[in-house]
Amino acid sequence: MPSLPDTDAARAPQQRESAAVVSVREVEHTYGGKGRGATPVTALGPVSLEIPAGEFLVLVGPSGCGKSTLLRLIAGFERASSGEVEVFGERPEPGNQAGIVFQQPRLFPWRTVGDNVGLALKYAGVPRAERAERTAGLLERVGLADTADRRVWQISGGQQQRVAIARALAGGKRLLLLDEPFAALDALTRERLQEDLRTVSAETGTTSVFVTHSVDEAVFLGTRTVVLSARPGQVALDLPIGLPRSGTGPDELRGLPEYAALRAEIGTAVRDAAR
Ligand SMILES: Nc1ncnc2c1ncn2[C@@H]1O[C@H](COP(=O)(O)OP(=O)(O)OP(=O)(O)O)[C@@H](O)[C@H]1O
Repeated sequence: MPSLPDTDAARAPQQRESAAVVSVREVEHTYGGKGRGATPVTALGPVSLEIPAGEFLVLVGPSGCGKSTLLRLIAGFERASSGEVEVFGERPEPGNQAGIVFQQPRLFPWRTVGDNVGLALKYAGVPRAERAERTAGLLERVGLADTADRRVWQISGGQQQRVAIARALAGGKRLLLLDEPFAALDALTRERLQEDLRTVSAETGTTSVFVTHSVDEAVFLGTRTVVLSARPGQVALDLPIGLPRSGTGPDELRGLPEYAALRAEIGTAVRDAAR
């Protein structure tokens, strides 16, 4: 096999593969305090985290410990008060590096499901001629084949959240940030979406950061769980989740002794963090 020329261009892809997708270094964040009378709230830190490509990192911790703040810093919605956040080696800018899914789907309710996904493809620069096929493929991936022509207000909350995930995937970003995306759903719908997200993430290998209050969700979805302590959140536990990513059904997975052990360990860490 001919050897590759030893140039920066030839080395770059390999270097990108090995570099962390998200680097959080000694980050602290304080809200407010600049205006007269405002009391500053130190929400986070100091926190340091490296998230490699393909990781599905779940952030858990007591209410108000700074989980959403950390996600917003990674998304570029906020700038850290101190320390450094890098995503793919750059300062994060909203919409540039990551697809984002919020607790509420935030779709255009009067438009069709297909339009909502198609618009994301348009903004991602996908030519018009390819959009219908790509939309159909994305909707199929999230379990919504044949719904492209329905209006958003005509589908259920769970289906709307599936559209939001399809829309986030449509951007073609290699990083997905999800802030309690299933919190507003009923238990059964939530379980189904967890299963499908787990499958989609294993298939696409998209790096993900997922915020939740649910210890079970952390074990089920994650390849790694980070527990933050009470505000200002710091890393209280950083635990790899070495469960099989494919070939094991959800019930079988939840029945594994390792599953119960991980749940117990993370549950204890969250309870300790809340004290
Ligand atoms: N824009 C803001 N201005 C002032 N304080 C804020 C702002 N956003 C969040 N905070 C405060 O920062 C702290 C951390 O909030 P954050 O939403 O990051 O926590 P969280 O862990 O995601 O909470 P929850 O689990 O309840 O959603 C909280 O005390 C919150 O009230």
